[in-house]
Amino acid sequence: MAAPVLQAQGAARRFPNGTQALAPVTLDVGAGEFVSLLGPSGCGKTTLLRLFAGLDHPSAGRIGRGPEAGRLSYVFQDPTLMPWATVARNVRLPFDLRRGPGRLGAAERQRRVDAALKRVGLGEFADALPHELSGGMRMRVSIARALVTDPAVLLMDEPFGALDDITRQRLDDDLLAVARAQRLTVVFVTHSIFEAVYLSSRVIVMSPRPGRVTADIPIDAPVRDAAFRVSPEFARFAARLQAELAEAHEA
Ligand SMILES: Nc1ncnc2c1ncn2[C@@H]1O[C@H](COP(=O)(O)OP(=O)(O)OP(=O)(O)O)[C@@H](O)[C@H]1O
Repeated sequence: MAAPVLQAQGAARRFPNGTQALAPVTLDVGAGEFVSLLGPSGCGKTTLLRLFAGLDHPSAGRIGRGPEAGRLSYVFQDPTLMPWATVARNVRLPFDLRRGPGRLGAAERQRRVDAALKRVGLGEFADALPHELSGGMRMRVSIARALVTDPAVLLMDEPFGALDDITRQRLDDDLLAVARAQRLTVVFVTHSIFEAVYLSSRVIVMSPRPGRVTADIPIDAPVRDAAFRVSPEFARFAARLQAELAEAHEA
């Protein structure tokens, strides 16, 4: 088997105030997987994602990253856009922050911004300001900003939690299409059993804080579409995750 893209080897996190957010977690994420971290509020999902991203460091154990993880983008829970800047300018931000050799020319940057906006369905909104957009559109801008640097790995922290179901489902579909087209490796944090089943090739169930991995469940379903959402197969996966979550809660 190919080396994992991301690896947690007994990685734990205790914060300086004494909070043990994450118990030792051991987990490999392979290339092209769509892995969801599912667990109750406060169980350390964000903490684990930040460890994978290198935004934080484990207090015990280690985090491993394959070469693909050199091209990694992180999508936060809130879109975190600059309110005074146009959509295009917000999406261009990663380029503006990147100085020195290897910096792309202006024309190439523009081409990539346009392509990223088109990919998330916002080709017509390059000149709009964030306050002129709906919540779902703002989240699309945030995703375009993550895609503009052509990542191999996308880490997403409950990106659609604040959206209504219809918008959320549409974004789920668009995310799956992008992930497939660009062969992304995705780690996705969610509270939602249904979202986890719909999106994932594998779901990691976590216990309440301090978070541990209590189940690792492959979602073997080749087609993800509206029919899948209402299929008996979908219901079976959801029931399985529900039972695992309940068990993790009691353990
Ligand atoms: N910097 C910090 N210092 C101290 N405690 C922290 C810090 N960051 C997070 N925590 C605590 O660690 C625990 C895990 O937090 P984390 O954000 O990883 O949970 P989560 O599973 O992502 O929760 P949610 O689903 O609600 O976003 C929580 O109890 C939180 O209060």
